[in-house]
Amino acid sequence: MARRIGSRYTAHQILGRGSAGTVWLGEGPEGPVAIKLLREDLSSDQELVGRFVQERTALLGLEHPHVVSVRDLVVDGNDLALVMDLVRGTDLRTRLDRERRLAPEAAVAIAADVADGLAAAHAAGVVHRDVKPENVLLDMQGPLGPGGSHRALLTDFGVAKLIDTPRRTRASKIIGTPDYLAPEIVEGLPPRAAVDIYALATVLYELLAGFTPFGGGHPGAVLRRHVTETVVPLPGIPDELWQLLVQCLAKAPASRLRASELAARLRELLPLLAGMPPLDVDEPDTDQPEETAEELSGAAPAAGRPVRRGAVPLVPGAKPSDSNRDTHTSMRVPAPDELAGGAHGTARAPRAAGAPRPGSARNRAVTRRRRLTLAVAATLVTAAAVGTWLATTEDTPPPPRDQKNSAPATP
Ligand SMILES: Nc1ncnc2c1ncn2[C@@H]1O[C@H](COP(=O)(O)OP(=O)(O)OP(=O)(O)O)[C@@H](O)[C@H]1O
Repeated sequence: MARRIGSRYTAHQILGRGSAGTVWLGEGPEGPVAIKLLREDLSSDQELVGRFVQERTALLGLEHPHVVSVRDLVVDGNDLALVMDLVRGTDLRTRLDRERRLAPEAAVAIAADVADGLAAAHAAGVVHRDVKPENVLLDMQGPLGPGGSHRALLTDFGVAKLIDTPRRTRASKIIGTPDYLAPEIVEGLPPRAAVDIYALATVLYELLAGFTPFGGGHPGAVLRRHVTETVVPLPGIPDELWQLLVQCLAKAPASRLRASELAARLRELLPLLAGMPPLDVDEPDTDQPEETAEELSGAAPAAGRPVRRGAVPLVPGAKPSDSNRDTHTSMRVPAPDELAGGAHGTARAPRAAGAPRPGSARNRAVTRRRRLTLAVAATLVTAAAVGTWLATTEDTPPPPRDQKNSAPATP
């Protein structure tokens, strides 16, 4: 059923749902558009309203073939809507869920497109801060690129920030998606362009492997791995590509490539990767029951339900039917001692397909130590996630310790 959005747009048909609203195929004065409509029951949520406005602001004047442009922001009664370029296709998460992992040529072509989009955003002074497969759209109506890949466009600048925003203090809260968070964010440093490079390298690793390098288990454990662990090589990956990934997953932001350089280096690799099949990598041993959020919170995971590991809902009380894919989190920056994971890594080590699983019998002392660390992280994360769902407080001094988890969010 058609629905008017403001005086200029009509929404015709639902394209998809996110945790904060619905994206419609619509029509405007200049032709077809995508209209992202904030859920009515959330229109009084200042944080989410702020995200919509932020997305419009961040993208003002940014036109690029690899960025989804925002055309308009409509406020009409209870309706708040972002009008965007329509991308006829799907998002990268959906493709990855379907194919599990991509051929290196297609993965690298997609990553190069996103790097180009990031280069434009960074040149405009904007850091995206939430690069992940959900926020990459694939244009399936345009011509095919290398490896049969569709043009990729970066979207959802809802938590983007101006790079040069003055900051008086270190960040006291984290916003983003645990699997893709750069170590400097976990350590409380202000997000610069290099955080997007780290996130994009994580996405590329995921496209190649089928899983992220530091994901798995409770969000607190994921954050700690970003800071303390090194990425484990993927069997069969060409060395040139691996070196590029390692450089962009460097713990030190200054060691990572800039977006334009990354795009160029990725494109240089395409001929080398032409025709190469997806890597033959088995999902690493995920037998880490002591690390799951469900166990730490005492709740059993629903049988058969695929859980995006490390995910917590963005919108308090969001039902799975709203979106089972929301993966943002917001929590207090852990203190350095809370991040110390000990000498025993928990990063999931990929194995060549068919290789025997590493010994799953664990040293009990190590397990006990990890349980303790994770219990601390779980307490912090649960308390923080309940109190603050969408907060960035780079510009405000951290509140006293006993108020941190209930501090109002600052846009
Ligand atoms: N510009 C667009 N053109 C076409 N489809 C779009 C566009 N933007 C979003 N979509 C589709 O709408 C769906 C919902 O998008 P939305 O950005 O609201 O949610 P999300 O990013 O999946 O989740 P969240 O908002 O919780 O992070 C996505 O599956 C996406 O494929």
